[in-house]
Amino acid sequence: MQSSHVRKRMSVASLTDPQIIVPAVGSAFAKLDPRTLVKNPVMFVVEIVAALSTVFLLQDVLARDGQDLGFALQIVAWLWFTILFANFAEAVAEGRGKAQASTLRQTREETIAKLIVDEKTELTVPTPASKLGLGQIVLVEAGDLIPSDGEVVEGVASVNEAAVTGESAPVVREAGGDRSAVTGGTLVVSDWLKVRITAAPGTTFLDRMIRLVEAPSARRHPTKLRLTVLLAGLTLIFLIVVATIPSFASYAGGTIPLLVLAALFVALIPTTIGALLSAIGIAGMDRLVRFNVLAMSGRAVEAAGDVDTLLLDKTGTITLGNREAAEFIPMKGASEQELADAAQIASLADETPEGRSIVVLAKEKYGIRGRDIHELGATFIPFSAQTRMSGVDIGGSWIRKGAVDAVLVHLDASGTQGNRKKTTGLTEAGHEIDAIAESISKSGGTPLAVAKDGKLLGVIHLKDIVKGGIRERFAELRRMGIRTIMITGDNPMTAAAIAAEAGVDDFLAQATPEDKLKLIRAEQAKGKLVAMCGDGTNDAPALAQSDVGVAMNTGTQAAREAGNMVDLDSNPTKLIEIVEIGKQLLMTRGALTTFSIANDVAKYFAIIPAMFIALYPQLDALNVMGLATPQSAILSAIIFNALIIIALIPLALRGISYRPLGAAAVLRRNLLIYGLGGLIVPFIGIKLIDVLVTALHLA
Ligand SMILES: Nc1ncnc2c1ncn2[C@@H]1O[C@H](COP(=O)(O)OP(=O)(O)OP(=O)(O)O)[C@@H](O)[C@H]1O
Ligand SMILES: [K+]
Ligand SMILES: [Mg+2]
Repeated sequence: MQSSHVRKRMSVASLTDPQIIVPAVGSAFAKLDPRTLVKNPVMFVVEIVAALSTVFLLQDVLARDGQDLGFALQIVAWLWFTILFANFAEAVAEGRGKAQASTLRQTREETIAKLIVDEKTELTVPTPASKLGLGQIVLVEAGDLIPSDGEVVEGVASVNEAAVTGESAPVVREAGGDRSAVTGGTLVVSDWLKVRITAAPGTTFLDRMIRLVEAPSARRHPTKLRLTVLLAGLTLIFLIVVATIPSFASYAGGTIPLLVLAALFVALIPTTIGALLSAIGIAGMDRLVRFNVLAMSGRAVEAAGDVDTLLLDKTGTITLGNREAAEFIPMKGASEQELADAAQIASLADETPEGRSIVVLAKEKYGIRGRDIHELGATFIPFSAQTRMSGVDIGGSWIRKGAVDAVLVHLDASGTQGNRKKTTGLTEAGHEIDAIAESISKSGGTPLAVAKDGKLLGVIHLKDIVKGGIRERFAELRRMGIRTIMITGDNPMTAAAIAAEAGVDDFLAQATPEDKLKLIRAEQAKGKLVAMCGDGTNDAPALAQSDVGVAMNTGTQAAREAGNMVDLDSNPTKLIEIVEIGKQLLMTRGALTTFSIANDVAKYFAIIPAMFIALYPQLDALNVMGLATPQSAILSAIIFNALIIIALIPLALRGISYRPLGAAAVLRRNLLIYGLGGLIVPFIGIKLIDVLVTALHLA
């Protein structure tokens, strides 16, 4: 049952689904509220025109001078229909999200959490999830729903995250490292976790997800300035064009009713694209949701369509991320047992996956028992991405493990064996450890040097596996013109080996979080749009800085909050689909803009001659369409103008299928299909409506 809503995600919003259509009709009326409509300048202008026309009509009705108001009534009605159809398009686009939100809401039932009130005795008190405060620690056991978002502080458990991701295969969640974030509403299926609450009630991931799918238009950022300026400019130009018409008319000795001018104006401004713009954007975000990617803003989806550079972190993004200790390789003069023992003591309180795996390997292979860190009276030095080391101090004695160069520098600083920086160059021990590290790195493994009290003991070999099928996917990104760069805190040799295996274009090794940020800024300064995929807390600043920041759902809370997209499947190569959806959005918008403007040009030539025939009989030569009367010409044009919005809703929602053509080829193709189509379709459409309107004696 839990994954059912996700299957529903696969269905496409359709104009034949009454569950979407019926409520959409209602909200089309609700969206007439000028406070909402003002966000859409073109339609807002139409609303002003419609409102003024309604006032004129009412005045005429009150004057009761016996004139036939049937024509005026129809014009005013179609003006309002134009706005309603635009609102309807947006409401249909939002429709499926609304249905999804209500299913998600059912998932978010109130859970009773086991709040830990005493750390020592682990005494728990049943507490409603909505009463949990930031920083409180809860116990979650097999069969329990995780009450809120949080960070695992202790324990390892398998968690079914189907409620959020739709994937029912359980995933591992554990303290430390980059898989420590848990999501409220997901289910612990085995073992237990202690979770520190990181989200205030009402601000959890599920809450945000509900708000996101429910009201995407509220979150839609203004579309590209270029497009807004174009639409506003055209509206202004036609306002001037229409405003000058009365003077032409009076010059020829006639008058043109205000209502006709109003209809003409609305027929000429780019109402088609104005009406569908929002629906196109929402449909793009919605398409991402169907790919299990949550976009926090429409701007991010747009940017995705133009991405030039993709940065990925290595561990957990390109590789599986559960780097495990595979081997202890001692230096000359140290025993394997001695190395394993030191490595284990240094890792007893290391809650990262690497640290835990070292303790396990020492126990399994060398029979070294885990000791209690408290019994040893030791001070633990936790791992950080800056120091790239961790370790322990016991009395006057110390042990460090970490990136080889970091440990050597530490040894140098303590005036002992490493001596990489000493004028004499590398010592014998330095050479030996470099050789071991090199052989591990060349295989794509991560070497961790271990040193105790100023002496190098050896190297721990950490193994990590490149995610399957990633190579072909990066090749596809290259074909799309996107450069991939792997950035990692790991050493250059390991980085080179993994980069070659994964098939990325470039890599940056030994990168601190600041380096990642710098690289993004440098690319952006060159005018490039940068996407970044990451999962770690140390990726958070980079995720926030990038134009498209895709956080892996398996990642830390910090990463998930910093990015503007979250990939629920934690698959970095999904960027291909994200980019495709972005490009599709840009192309659909471009095509419908072309169509809309070409349409308006055609309407101009269709209506103007018909309108002026009475005043300038010589214009008859231009009246190629042979529309019945000036009145039927204007009525047909305004009806066509409204109906074309409805006719194009399916295309706006479905989008134009993306093909990896060059930008110039795409432009040529769009101009041909949508430009030419936009010129021809109104001639046929208006003529047909004119025939119908005349036959029915409507004008
Ligand atoms: N628990 C640990 N104790 C000591 N050293 C560690 C530990 N974990 C990682 N290291 C070392 O620190 C380096 C940097 O780690 P960091 O997490 O910044 O980058 P990474 O995980 O290698 O790469 P990425 O940025 O792709 O995740 C690692 O390459 C490794 O050499
Ligand atoms: K129009
Ligand atoms: Mg990392």
